[in-house]
Amino acid sequence: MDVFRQHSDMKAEAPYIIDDCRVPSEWPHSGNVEFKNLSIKYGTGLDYALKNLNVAIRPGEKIGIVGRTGAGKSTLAKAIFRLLHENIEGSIETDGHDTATFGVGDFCPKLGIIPQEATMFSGTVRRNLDPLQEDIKCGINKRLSENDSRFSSGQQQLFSLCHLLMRKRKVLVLDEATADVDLETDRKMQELIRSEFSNCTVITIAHRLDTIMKSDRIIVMEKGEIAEIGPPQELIANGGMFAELVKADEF
Ligand SMILES: Nc1ncnc2c1ncn2[C@@H]1O[C@H](COP(=O)(O)OP(=O)(O)OP(=O)(O)O)[C@@H](O)[C@H]1O
Repeated sequence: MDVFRQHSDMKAEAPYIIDDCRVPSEWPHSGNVEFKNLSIKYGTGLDYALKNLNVAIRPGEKIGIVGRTGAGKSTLAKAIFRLLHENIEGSIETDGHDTATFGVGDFCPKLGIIPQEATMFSGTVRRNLDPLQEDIKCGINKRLSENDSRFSSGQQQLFSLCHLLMRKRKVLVLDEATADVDLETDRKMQELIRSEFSNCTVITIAHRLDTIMKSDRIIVMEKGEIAEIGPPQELIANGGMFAELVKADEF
């Protein structure tokens, strides 16, 4: 069972496959991601976790997302993969297709993610690098036991990066993907991501500002809304929230 089917079997999941709306084989071809009037609640009667987001991310753009705890950063990542699909208004269009029209089992494997908590499957290292059995020639068959305690969470995040490197996707979401590695490893991972995914759209949710300082644009989230958006140096020069975050981080 792959990771997307595991999610789709959870209660009230989005359809896994929609027979009359299958994902085109070359999708996504450019990596344009557009949030249009996107608002999300976790339940009827709750406050909006995201409020009326409107932003077009260009093909190949590197976007850093920052904000205080509860600002809506992870909700945005979940929305891209439609792990939330109820109480949603507006849409997310990737290369011209509203992803809500596709089954999650169809479109999620076409995007790449390093989640906050990377998962190791039982079996082999090879299975962890190629869970969808796309016949990647990694040549590693070392056996792992369930939740293998020999791998730290940082090492599991490195596995996720290797997995992405071996099956490149046009759109990647890194949700605090380097949170559990040291600063030096984080820098190396960011360099690798910039060089290996230079033609891919990369949306990075960061808990360290250092991780996203070389992004093309930064989105600062606050209470579910976009408070600021622009190149990092421009935001610093403007002296707003991002500048305050950088100052507090003692850059
Ligand atoms: N499962 C949930 N049920 C109800 N509300 C939730 C749930 N998950 C998040 N929220 C709420 O949605 C809002 C946005 O949360 P989200 O986790 O997206 O923020 P975040 O910026 O990623 O925070 P953090 O940096 O702490 O991970 C918050 O008000 C949060 O309390």
